[in-house]
Amino acid sequence: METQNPNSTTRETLHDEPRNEGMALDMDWVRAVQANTSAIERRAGTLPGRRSVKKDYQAAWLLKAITMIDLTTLAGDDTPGRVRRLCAKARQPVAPALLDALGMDTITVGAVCVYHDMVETAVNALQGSGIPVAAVSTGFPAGLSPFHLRVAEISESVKAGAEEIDIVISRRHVLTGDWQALYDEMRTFREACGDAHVKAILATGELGTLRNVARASLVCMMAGADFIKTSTGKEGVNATLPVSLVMIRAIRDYQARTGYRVGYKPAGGISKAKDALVYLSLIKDELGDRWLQPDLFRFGASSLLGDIERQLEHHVTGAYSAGYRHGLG
Ligand SMILES: O=C[C@H](O)COP(=O)(O)O
Repeated sequence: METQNPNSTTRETLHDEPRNEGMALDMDWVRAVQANTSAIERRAGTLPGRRSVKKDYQAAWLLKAITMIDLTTLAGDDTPGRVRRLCAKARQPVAPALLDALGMDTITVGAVCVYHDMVETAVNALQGSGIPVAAVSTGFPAGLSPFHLRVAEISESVKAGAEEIDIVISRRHVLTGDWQALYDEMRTFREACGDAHVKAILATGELGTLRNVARASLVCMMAGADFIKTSTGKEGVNATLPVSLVMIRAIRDYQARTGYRVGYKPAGGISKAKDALVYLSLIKDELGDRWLQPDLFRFGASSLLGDIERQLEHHVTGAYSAGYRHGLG
């Protein structure tokens, strides 16, 4: 029997119609978007040392982080065997004895993220677990294949069982300021996804400026992205705190203006448990607890889970207290 998917999204952020229905794409709104670079750098600089996620609750927060990982393998040498092992890990990300010591019964990751070729393998391996498969798409990572093929790739992945599609945007639309083209592209991708959730990968390391990041975030949200995601993991610079702050504030502003909640996925180079805690504390501060759920926040990461497991073992063997059970509400 299929179990209820604990990570399933409510689809409250998805809309069949463009969110600016009845209006032309509001260029003034897009152009008005600024990013105060020095303020963002200053604020981002204060984050790593902050303690808003308190030490006593770190294990609970790390367990929570696991539920929001898109456990990822995106390598040219991926094989069905590797993907099946990854899916086994997704079903049981923490050893039962360790989980028991932490006072938890079951836990799974947010999703498994693979290339199209591995979607079917992952869907089969995850059957009955309720864990969705996310497929990277649209010519990932560069997004430079012919447009009709990028759109067709989405449909193929949905047909193969992917419930989430991570598309890459055309960076050139941002770099040339062609916001209408970016909007149209995103709308087409959104439509091709059908009922699947769509995450828009901005590839922020290739967008030049934080202002471009803010504007691209806004345009993708207006065109129906369920999530905005920083990076493919393949750019020279992937998820960073300044970029995250810009994107998170764009999400916050967008919700204030429209009422729509859009999710956030930092991805690429997040491999340490302590970095995950910084991201969670940033989300809590800037967007509030509602965003600390798998339907509105994910880490895109291939090796973060390993470090979290090590830290949890350390907590249990070194400093376990019943307090770790708290803070998961
Ligand atoms: O979307 C996920 C990223 O590709 C993962 O990047 P990573 O291997 O640096 O964790």
